[in-house]
Amino acid sequence: MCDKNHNTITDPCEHHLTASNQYTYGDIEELANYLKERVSIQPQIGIICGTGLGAVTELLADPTIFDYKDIPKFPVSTVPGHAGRLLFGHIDGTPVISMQGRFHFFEGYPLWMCTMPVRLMKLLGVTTLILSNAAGGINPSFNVGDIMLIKDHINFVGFAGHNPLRGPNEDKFGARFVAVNDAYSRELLREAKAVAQGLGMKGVQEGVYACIGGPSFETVAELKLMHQLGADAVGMSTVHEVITARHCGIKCFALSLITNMCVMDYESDEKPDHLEILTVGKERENDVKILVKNIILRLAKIN
Ligand SMILES: O=P(O)(O)O[C@@H]1C[C@H](O)[C@@H](CO)O1
Ligand SMILES: Nc1nc2[nH]cnc2c(=O)[nH]1
Repeated sequence: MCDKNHNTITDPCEHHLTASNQYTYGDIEELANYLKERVSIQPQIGIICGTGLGAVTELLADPTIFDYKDIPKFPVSTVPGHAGRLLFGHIDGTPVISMQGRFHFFEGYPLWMCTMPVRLMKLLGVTTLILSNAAGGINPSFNVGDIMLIKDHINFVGFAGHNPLRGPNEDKFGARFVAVNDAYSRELLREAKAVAQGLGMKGVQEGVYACIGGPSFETVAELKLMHQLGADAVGMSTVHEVITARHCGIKCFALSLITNMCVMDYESDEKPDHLEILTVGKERENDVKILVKNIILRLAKIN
């Protein structure tokens, strides 16, 4: 920790620099202009694809694709199952931007860096964000392969003092304090449920997503605690993106693919495993794709 007694804004030290957001509004505006000069699509909907769920990007007709490594000041994806590409295109006529790969706290990125693309989406015109993730099932009535529509979250990373909005507030994006009791749009959740029902999709659940920092998975005691607190599934992402989106007024809908059931029994020899998580993602990505496509179709009809 920094023990220097100083003004962190006018005289920042290395420690405080990583604690506070280093992307100014102007930096993100520059980034937005860089992309606008290269692609004419003005996206209304943003999509962030979770681990192994990048196939949703196949929905984009004739996409313009940027590798993260080629975009100035953009972080790069380091997790298998996250391709590291930004795509612009249309899904049934709706202009969309999609991240095929997100940034996680456990990769070493500060949360303000993990969530910078959400602010970029805002400046590009996005009003609705659709997020997906791979998660472990805590609710004993869930099964591997279920899709959980997220109605709320428990932010364990936030409980530990890490928040993407920490540091001086960027007023041009939103107010200092942000309400998150309605973080997941009730309207979008209702529409998503109606879509899933209309498609006759099996194994669609609704629940509370708990976010930990990772990369270690959970102990049995931690999982029992989360269960008692009302968590239905646990993962390592999404929540900080949603907080950043709500701060700048973007509506959010999120879903978890239950890629494994959490091991809540000391006698069990099972363990969560990233490769298995990727396999379940592959098996169910088509259903996630169909669900997302139909939600976007429905939104286009009602908006
Ligand atoms: O990006 P998501 O939240 O889908 O990634 C989850 C959490 C870990 O990164 C990884 C564990 O396998 O999947
Ligand atoms: N934290 C966490 N993240 C996951 N992502 C996919 N499965 C899991 C899990 O069991 N725990």
